[in-house]
Amino acid sequence: MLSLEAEPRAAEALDTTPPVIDISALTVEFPTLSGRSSTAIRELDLSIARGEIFGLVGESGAGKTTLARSLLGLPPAPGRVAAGEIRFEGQDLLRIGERALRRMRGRDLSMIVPNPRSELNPLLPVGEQIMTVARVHLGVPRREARRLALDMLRAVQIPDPERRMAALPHELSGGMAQRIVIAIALVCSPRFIVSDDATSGLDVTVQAQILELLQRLAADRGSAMLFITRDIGITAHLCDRIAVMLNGEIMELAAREDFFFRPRNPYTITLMAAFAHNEGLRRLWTRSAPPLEPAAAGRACPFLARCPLAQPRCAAERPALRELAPGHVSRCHFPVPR
Ligand SMILES: Nc1ncnc2c1ncn2[C@@H]1O[C@H](COP(=O)(O)OP(=O)(O)OP(=O)(O)O)[C@@H](O)[C@H]1O
Repeated sequence: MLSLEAEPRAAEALDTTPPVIDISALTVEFPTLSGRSSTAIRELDLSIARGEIFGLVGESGAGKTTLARSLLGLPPAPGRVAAGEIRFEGQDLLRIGERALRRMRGRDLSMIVPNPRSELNPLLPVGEQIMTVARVHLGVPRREARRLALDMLRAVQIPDPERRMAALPHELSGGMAQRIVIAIALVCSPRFIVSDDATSGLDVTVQAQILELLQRLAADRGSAMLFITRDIGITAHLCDRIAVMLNGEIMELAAREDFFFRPRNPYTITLMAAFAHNEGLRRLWTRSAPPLEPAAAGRACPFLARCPLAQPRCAAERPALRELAPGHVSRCHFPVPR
């Protein structure tokens, strides 16, 4: 059930300085055997302010992971950024070169992924793994790296951190291992964090603890966060603004209250109905959308095949994102009345 229990963070609490991350017209493509490329992210615009947690919701295949990885300059192979800009504090990450980007990853930009087991080195104590990141990226001596690692273990609420420094990943529960992954991602206090489905697979209580932790850490450090998830319910608790994405395109984007109380796009509404009321609908939602024929995909609305309100115009003309109220945009020819 959706709820907006968490206290909304006051708009004025968000910084009004230029965005930390500013993505414009980003297009990411994958080559196909036919020789034509398929578009996983299409002309996407998005900016995130300092201290803001931005939620990006999308079903399987929407392009979430492709976007997350592209933002760190690592689109999944053989994908490639075909067009657009990704500005981090004004610098275009797509044009600064691999060496500069490598220095920034882990230090200024960081990513939290699910499946901690596959992220962590199974043979190295977790404390060493956090320390290595601090030493490599911050250039601090071993003693300072150890202090930072211990501070980080305390911040992610690992009990008995001194002893846990020496633990190997398999000696920790899934929730603990995920906290270690977060500790690694945050030890250098990055100014931009991408969390890609970071809590999926954890049980609900652990998930809630980790979300609370992420929220607190982002607030304490003033980081901007892109929180990517399939679960729209999570964003209601955590995020300042939310966008819903389909087939590599943003369908609707709004501040949290507008998004949940005044959604205007039929896709967003279908998605909320599915999560709120009905297990059958929910299953339908978590299924991938049937792909459109390439010819139709170029000109039709991405939600055409499933939209209960579709009209002939939706097949003939791809809707553009339109601003319906300040800060509230939707991609639909026939926005649902407020
Ligand atoms: N390595 C790849 N090669 C070819 N196509 C890919 C590759 N990775 C992703 N794609 C395509 O890009 C599109 C977006 O996929 P992506 O994995 O980013 O979606 P997602 O929203 O993260 O899905 P999920 O929630 O299932 O992880 C899909 O159409 C997918 O088929």
